[in-house]
Amino acid sequence: MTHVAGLASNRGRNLLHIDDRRPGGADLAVVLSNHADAPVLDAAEARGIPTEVVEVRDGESRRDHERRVVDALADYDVDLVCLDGYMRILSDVFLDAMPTTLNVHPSLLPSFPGADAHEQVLDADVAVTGCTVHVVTNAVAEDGSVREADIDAGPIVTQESVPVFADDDASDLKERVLHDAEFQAYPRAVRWFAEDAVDVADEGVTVDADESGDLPSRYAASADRSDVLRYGENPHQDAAVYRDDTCEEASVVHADQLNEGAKSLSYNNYNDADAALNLVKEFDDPAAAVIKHTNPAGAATADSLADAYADALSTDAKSAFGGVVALNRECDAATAELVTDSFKEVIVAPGYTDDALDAFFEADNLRVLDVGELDAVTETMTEKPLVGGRLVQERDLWAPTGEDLEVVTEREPTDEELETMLFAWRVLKHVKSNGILFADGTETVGLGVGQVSRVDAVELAAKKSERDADGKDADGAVMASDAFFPFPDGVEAAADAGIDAVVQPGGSVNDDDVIAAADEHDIAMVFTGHRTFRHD
Ligand SMILES: NCC(=O)N[C@@H]1O[C@H](COP(=O)([O-])[O-])[C@@H](O)[C@H]1O
Repeated sequence: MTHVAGLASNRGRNLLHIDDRRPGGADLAVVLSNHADAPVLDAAEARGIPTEVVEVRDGESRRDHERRVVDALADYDVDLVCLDGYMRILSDVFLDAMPTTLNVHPSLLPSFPGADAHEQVLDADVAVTGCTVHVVTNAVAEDGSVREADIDAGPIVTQESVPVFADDDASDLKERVLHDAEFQAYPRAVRWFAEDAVDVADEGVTVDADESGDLPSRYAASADRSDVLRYGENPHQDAAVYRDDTCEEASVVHADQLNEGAKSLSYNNYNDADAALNLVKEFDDPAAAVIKHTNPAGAATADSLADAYADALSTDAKSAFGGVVALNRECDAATAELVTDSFKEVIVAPGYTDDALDAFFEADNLRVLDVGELDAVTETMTEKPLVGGRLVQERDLWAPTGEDLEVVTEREPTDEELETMLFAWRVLKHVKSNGILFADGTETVGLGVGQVSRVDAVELAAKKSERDADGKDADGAVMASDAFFPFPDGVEAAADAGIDAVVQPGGSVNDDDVIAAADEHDIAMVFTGHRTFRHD
């Protein structure tokens, strides 16, 4: 356990934050101030943290004062000293007697050392500032005079940046730097010391496990607001869309909205259009998807884009009402005519013929997005913000080829069924779990999305195939499941619906029973060995 002595002249909010976070298990052994009325003392006492006050006496030299500070701390078990707005330049007397002493300075050193850092930042008109946690080194000459060049000049442990906005004043900067930079950097530095991950030498500070890469030990993100949205998921929520201009992949965030007079995209439009575009990027053949609430109402590939759209729509035209359409080819007039036949909110495609645009511009409230060429997928990571942090993972870019499919039943799938399985899996990747998809040829027949029970998802897909699909049904179709069947009931329900073949990851302790159920119904089943959950 690392025990910290915190020294502050005023509020000591970083020290209190470190006490809240206990980085690496570190705790505050004592808080010391050079001012008897410093608010940090009351705050520390209220938390049961011992306090000490060592005010500077009239005429007292810097080194004599420090000797008394060292004495006041002598009875505490201290491994690390953290300064927080401790407005005293320290000399060798303090620093040689104490363990490593850290300071947090409100600028990106070596720029803007000393007092009034925020004013210096504003005077210099820089666009980024931040904080620096550094090791404190002696800035006092033998004769007691301060060596200005040595103030805030010790080895840097870590830094954190924040933007400077045009209308900022010094107090805006102080608050932003404190909350967004210091509250991140200071606990990090203390944690590194608590975990014995830091090596402090004259040449500088080295930190173990301070790694770069796809999952770096420090996560930094930057984005520019590209639009303030009318509202968020619901009208009482404010919202904006931020743009990552380093992204090279076709995206709805960077898309051109071609009918400029039309309403701009809403939060939900962006979310659904992103889901729709990601789905059609799966396919080389002409592909169409209709998305509602980020789930496909239907998807298909075909020899022509118009056929693909018609096949996607006929899966569940009722649910597709007011949906978002994505295409993976330049949209032609035949496809545009079909799309404008029923109300859709957004169409996303890598370009449009003039005739197609003429048709779309006449449609009420349809937003037309041109995402440009659908080149390679370059964004390999994806993330989900959580309250208090974020989850980061590799994007699910895996899809099976024929060789990945392991036949586990007595009946082998036909070539047509195998082709359907490969199609179905690529659509299923974009379905919320528990996800079940019925497909025939290269078109969806029915989907069971976002169910908390897998067998319910099967029953929903069966019901949708029977009730909502137009000109197709589950009879003789293929079922794809995004995770293994824990029990045979899902396969039983699929057999009742008329399913002839199943693709699923496999891997359940009950696989033998599930395979036996498939054999009993002469269903051909294959395992992919991979799962394709999508939970949000
Ligand atoms: N050179 C050290 C320095 O400038 N530290 C700054 O003082 C603040 C605490 O002061 P406060 O307790 O008065 O808010 C800290 O947040 C840090 O930015």
